[in-house]
Amino acid sequence: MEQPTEGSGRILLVDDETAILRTFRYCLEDSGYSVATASSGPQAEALLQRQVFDLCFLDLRLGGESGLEVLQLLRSQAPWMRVVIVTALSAVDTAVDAMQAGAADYLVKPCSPDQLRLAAAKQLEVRRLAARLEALEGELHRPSDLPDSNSPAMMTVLETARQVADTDANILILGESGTGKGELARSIHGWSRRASKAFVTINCPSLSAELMESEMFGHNRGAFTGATQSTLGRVYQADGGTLFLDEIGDFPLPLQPKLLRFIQDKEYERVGDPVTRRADVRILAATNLDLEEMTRDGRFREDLLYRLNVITLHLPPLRERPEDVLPLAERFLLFFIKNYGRPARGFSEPARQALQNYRWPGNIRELRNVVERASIICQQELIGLGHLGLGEQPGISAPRVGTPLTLEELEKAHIAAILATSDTLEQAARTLGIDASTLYRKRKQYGL
Ligand SMILES: Nc1ncnc2c1ncn2[C@@H]1O[C@H](COP(=O)(O)OP(=O)(O)OP(=O)(O)O)[C@@H](O)[C@H]1O
Repeated sequence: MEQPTEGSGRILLVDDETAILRTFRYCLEDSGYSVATASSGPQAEALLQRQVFDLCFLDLRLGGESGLEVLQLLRSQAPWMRVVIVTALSAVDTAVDAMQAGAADYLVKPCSPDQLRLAAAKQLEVRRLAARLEALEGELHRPSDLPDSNSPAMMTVLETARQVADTDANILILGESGTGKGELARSIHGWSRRASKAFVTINCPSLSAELMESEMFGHNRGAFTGATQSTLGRVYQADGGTLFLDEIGDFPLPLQPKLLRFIQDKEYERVGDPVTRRADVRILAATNLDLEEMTRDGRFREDLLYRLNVITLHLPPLRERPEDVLPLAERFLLFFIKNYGRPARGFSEPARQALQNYRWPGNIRELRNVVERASIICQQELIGLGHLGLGEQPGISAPRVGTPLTLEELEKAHIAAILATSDTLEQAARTLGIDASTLYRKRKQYGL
């Protein structure tokens, strides 16, 4: 098993015997870990509100306190923290109860320094792997890395992106919905020297100002109604890596000063906690909205915009990079063949023509969905025009008003029809009489 780097773990010791606290502390500090001690549940709670720990060694016999209750408290305050129960041989049964209540392991007293160090190394490794797993989860289900493009407009963007990837400059990625802004942000992270650290995304339209603040910066238990557990926040998770603010145009206005300060000084506070923390985070942001216009209308802070757009990359819509349509379609097809094991192996000539001539208002996302659907329904080697469903007149197959349908089904069909006949998402939003971010949400909700 790979050992965690010495000194990389923050450990909390909870025991009412000072001699044990002292011995454990010396032994663990000697191995390079940073250690804090508490002799009661309330002391442990106070420490947890000020510091982040990866691992806790907890003695279940804490004077008059119930060790299991202290365990519950630790679990709710710091759910990410591994807890190892320290117990006498005569009380191993209670340690087993504690493991059922969420403890990760137990250690029988008296134990040797090597046993203590081994228990710490094992749990810290699990904690490190959990963080790594979270970062890798974002990598799953993706066809593969960004391909080189054959479109001159796109080649220029990719070249600039590669050049600036290894600086710490903040980058603003602009482009219509589905043009691959999120993919490009991931690639920039992958090309940078932060690649081995986390790439963390925050989806701005999905959260209210209050939730966004705690999601981004973390909060302490009890910081607001319903905050039953502490969270570390995305900024903490992204430390050393990259934070991608998707749909930054929807970032809540009241929270923009806090984001601005974080970008300028790399400092922030968790909600309900006055301690100022630091995080070394590179910011990438993306939007399909016109931020300059929004600053003129007072809907976006100008000073924040100038911090975010140190470098601006404009991703062209797919209809302006026709050279890429067929290569992308073929890549997607290969990916879905592997995933679904269906018979289709290529596109018929009419299907290729149709792919090439379509305007792709939903850009690469729409192309991916069309190829996915076609690869599933096609029962032969070549995908035909009919499998793509691009030529359909939405009005013909769309459900009619007055037939027994839910409002949701009608709304979905109507939005799909308008999207299919609009050049851009913004145009579709105008036709539907809703703003682009609402359409963005609805499109994701209905899987359009
Ligand atoms: N170059 C590419 N190669 C393969 N797949 C891509 C590429 N670019 C984008 N995609 C795929 O297209 C879809 C849309 O990409 P992405 O989410 O990055 O777009 P976006 O511009 O961020 O969209 P939105 O503004 O709606 O969030 C995703 O499924 C993504 O995997």
